[in-house]
Amino acid sequence: MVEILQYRRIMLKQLALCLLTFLMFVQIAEARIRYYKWEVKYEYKSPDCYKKLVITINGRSPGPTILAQEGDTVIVEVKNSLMLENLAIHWHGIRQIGTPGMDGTEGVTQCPVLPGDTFKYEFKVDRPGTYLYHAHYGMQREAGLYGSIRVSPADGKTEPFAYDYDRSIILNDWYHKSTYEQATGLSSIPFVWVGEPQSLLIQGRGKFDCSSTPSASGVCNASNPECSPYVMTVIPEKWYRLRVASLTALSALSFQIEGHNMTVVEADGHYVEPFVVKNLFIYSGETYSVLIKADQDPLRNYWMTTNVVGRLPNTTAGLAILNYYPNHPRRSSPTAPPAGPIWNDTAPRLAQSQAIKARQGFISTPPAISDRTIVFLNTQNKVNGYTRWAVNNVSFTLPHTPYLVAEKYNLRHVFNQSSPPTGYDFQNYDIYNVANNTNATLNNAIYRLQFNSTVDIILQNANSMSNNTSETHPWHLHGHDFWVLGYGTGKFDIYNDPYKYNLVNPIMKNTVPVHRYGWTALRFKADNPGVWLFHCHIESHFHMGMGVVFEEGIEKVGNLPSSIMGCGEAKGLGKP
Ligand SMILES: O=C1O[C@H]([C@@H](O)CO)C(O)=C1O
Repeated sequence: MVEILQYRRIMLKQLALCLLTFLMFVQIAEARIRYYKWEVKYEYKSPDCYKKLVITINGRSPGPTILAQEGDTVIVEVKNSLMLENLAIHWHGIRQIGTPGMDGTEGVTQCPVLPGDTFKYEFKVDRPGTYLYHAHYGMQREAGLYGSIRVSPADGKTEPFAYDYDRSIILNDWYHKSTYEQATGLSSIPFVWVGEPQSLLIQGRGKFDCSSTPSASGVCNASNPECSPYVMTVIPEKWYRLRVASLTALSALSFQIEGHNMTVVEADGHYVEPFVVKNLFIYSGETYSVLIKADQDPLRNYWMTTNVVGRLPNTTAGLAILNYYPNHPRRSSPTAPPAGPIWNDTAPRLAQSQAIKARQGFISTPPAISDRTIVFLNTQNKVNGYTRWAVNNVSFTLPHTPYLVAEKYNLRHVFNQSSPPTGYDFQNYDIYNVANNTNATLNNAIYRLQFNSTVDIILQNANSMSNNTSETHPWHLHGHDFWVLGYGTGKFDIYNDPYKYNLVNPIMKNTVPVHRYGWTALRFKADNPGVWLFHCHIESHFHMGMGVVFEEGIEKVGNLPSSIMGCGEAKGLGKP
C-alpha cells in the first residue's frame, strides 16, 4: 500500500513538472519580444561613390533588418542623435491593430521625436511576410533612414512554396542634394523640381559616374569600397527566395536578373498565385518575394539590374552581382547587363498589375458590396502660385498637433472640421488634358469612415500640368490592407466598371500604383480604430499635398502613450 502511494506521488510530481515545462514553453512561444536599440544620426557616406550626409541606424544605411515571427512583439528604442532634426519612423505594412499611436507618422499619429530624445516603438507583427520601415518626417526617408522587416510564419504554419535560402534587398533612388534643399525648392516660387535621381541603389549601393565631378575635390571616388556593388552569392542548383522592396523617392522601377526568370509568390505580405516574370515592375512602398533557382552556367556571375520606367530616364541602371559560388564575388558578369523594358510603355506594367491574384488556399474574399465609394481624382495644381498635388482639388497639409491626439482629446480647432470632397466633376473633367483651371485649395480636413463599414476607393489619374503627361503614383494606406478590385485605362465609369471587379481572388496589398491616365479600384474594411494616412509614396508628391487622412472608430481607441504628445496642443496631455 505504501509503495503504491509513493509511486502515485512520484507520478503526480512528474506530471506536474511536465505541465509546468509545457506552460513555460507556451508562455515563451506566445510572448516573444524582439528588442532593438537604435541610434539614428547623420554620417558622411558614399553609397554611390559620391560623399554626402546620410542618415544611418547604428552606423548603417539601409538599417538593420528586423527579424521576427508572426505574433511577436517588436520593441524598437530609437535615440534621435540627428542633432538638428526631428524624427519619426513608420513600420510600413504593419497594421498597428490596437496600437494606432505606434504607426510612426509625424503629424498624423505622433509628434516628432526631438533631437536628443529616445522614443520607444512597441507593436505586434501579426502576419508573416515582407515589410519595411522608414522615416516619416518631412522628406527624411530619402536621406537613407530605411530597412526591411521580415516576419516568418508562426510555429506549425507552412508557406505554400519551398526554398533553400531567404534574402532581402531594397531598391532605391538616390539624390545628392539634401532633403532640406529639395523640400525648400518644392515649396518655393519659382518652383524648383527635384529632377531625376543621380543613381539607383540596390541594397544601399550604386554607382555615380565620378568623371563628372572634379577629382581634386575628393567628393567622388569610384574605388571607394562603400560603393562596390551589392553581391548576392548563390550555390548552384539551390532555390532562393528573394524579397525585393522599393523605397524610391520618385522612380518606378523594373528589376531583372540576367539569365534568370523570377517566380512571384508574395506581394505586400500576401501569397499570390505564382507567375513568372523577366522584369519585375515595382513601385515605391511595394514588396515582392520572388523565387529563383541558381540553375544557370555555374562558372560565371550574372548582373542584377534596376532601371527607371514611367519617366524619361536620366539615371544609369543600378547594378548588383549574382555570384555563383565559388566564383569570385567581385567578378563582373562577362556579358552586358540586360536592358530594362522601354520606359514609356505602360501596357506591360498594367499587365503585371492585373496578373497578380491571391493564392488558392489563401484567398480572403472581400465583402460583395461596399457601404460607400469615394473617388480620388489625382491632379497637379497651383495654390497661390505654388506647385502642388491634390485630391479632388484639395491639397493636403499636416496640422501641427497630430490628428490622433486631436481626435482622442476632441481638440476640434486643431484642424478643419468640414468634410473633404468625395468625388470630382465626373461629367466635365477632361483627364487627358491640362485642366482649364489648375487652381486648388489647401486643406487639412479628414474623411470620417463609419467603423466596420466597407469602403471603396477609386484612384483616378489625370494629366498633370504639363501637356501629354500623366504620372504613375503609388498609393500607400496605413493601418490596413485593401483588396485590389481592378485597374483600368481612362476615366472610371461608376455605372459600369464595378461589374468588372475581381471579387473572386483579388490580391490584398498596402501599396498600389495608379497607372498613367488610368484608374485603380480598392476596397477595405474600416475596422482598425485610429487615424490613418493614405498617400502617394513619392516623397516629393506627399510633401506637395498628395494625401488624405481617414478616421474610424476613434471612440474605441484606448489610452494613447504620452510619448507621442510632445508638440502643439498635444503637449502635456496623456500624463497621469
Ligand atoms: O511634381 C512634379 O513636378 C515635376 C514637373 O511636373 C514640373 O517640373 C514632375 O515631374 C513632378 O512629378
